[in-house]
Amino acid sequence: MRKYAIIGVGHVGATIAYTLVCKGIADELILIDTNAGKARAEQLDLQDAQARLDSRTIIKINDYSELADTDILFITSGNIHALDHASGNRWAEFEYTKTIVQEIAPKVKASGFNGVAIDTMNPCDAITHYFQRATGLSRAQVFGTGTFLDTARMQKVVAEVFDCDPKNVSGYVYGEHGESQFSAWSTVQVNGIPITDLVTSHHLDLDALEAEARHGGWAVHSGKGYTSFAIATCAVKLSEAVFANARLACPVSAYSDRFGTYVGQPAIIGRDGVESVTTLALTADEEAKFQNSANTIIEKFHAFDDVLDSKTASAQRKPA
Ligand SMILES: NC(=O)c1ccc[n+]([C@@H]2O[C@H](COP(=O)([O-])OP(=O)(O)OC[C@H]3O[C@@H](n4cnc5c(N)ncnc54)[C@H](O)[C@@H]3O)[C@@H](O)[C@H]2O)c1
Repeated sequence: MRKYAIIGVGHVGATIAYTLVCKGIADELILIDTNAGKARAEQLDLQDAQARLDSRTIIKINDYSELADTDILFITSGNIHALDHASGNRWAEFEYTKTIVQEIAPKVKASGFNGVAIDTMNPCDAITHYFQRATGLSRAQVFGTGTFLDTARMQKVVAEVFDCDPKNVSGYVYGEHGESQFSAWSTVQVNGIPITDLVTSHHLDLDALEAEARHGGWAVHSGKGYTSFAIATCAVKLSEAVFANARLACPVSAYSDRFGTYVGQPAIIGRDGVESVTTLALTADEEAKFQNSANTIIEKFHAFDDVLDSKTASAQRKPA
């Protein structure tokens, strides 16, 4: 039995729910939202689809006790309107999302949940870290979508230049799911060829491509007021990697012993969540950007002192 739960069925959570049901990969799905009417409406809408699908998903709502034997939990609550005038600053939502973690983490803990939790809530790296600490779940069990989505955006903009499928572009965006992220071009290949070997022949402006990938979320947000399809696809793919024990190599927001924070980096995703993080040989410039991005997360996180107890705060002020 494959049992999923989603806390927060707004644009992202509802799209994840729809994707799970249409793909027929959830035998049971629990939808939780403080807006009970919204949770009920999404339940009804998804139930109405069942007669036309080849699979069956049992859908329940607003019962934290159901998390006790849930395999995968998506954390997708939030207040997307907080980003309406945020000019690229995902930290503008932290004021709301940290409070949500304070509300939901004790309930998740009390439920006995012991599966894998995948966070999309922004600011993604800080919220993933905060949720992991607040629930006491292991760092392997809790990870964020992080730069998995930013990497997909990088693959898209590069693929457009080369007129190929984005899946023909490999490599990683590292760092914060936010403005300090960067495309690690030394890891990127197009049709198996290092992109750095193609700069001259194809007149590539790597800085411009990186900026376009970084701005991708805001390009969508400015048009429809939220983003949903790509993030839901990323989140569901990660959950499938867990169920299949795929040991999928992909960038997620995973805990870094080196930096003392969750941060976007390549990892291996399997049955228990993050099996390991992968250390690639980056250039000196990329290493500096990675350090800078991790520092950015830590510094901004610490600006909200109320989310840290004093012991954790002092330990975290000295990143390894
Ligand atoms: N990491 C990424 O790449 C990425 C991409 C898109 C969105 N996001 C983030 O995902 C989150 C969700 O985005 P959205 O567009 O669906 O937001 P939304 O505002 O449409 O929906 C949020 C939902 O959470 C519910 N909610 C609020 N507090 C809750 C609580 N305490 N318990 C349960 N439910 C609660 C709300 O009622 C609402 O239905 C946001 O933080 C957003 O910034 C991240």
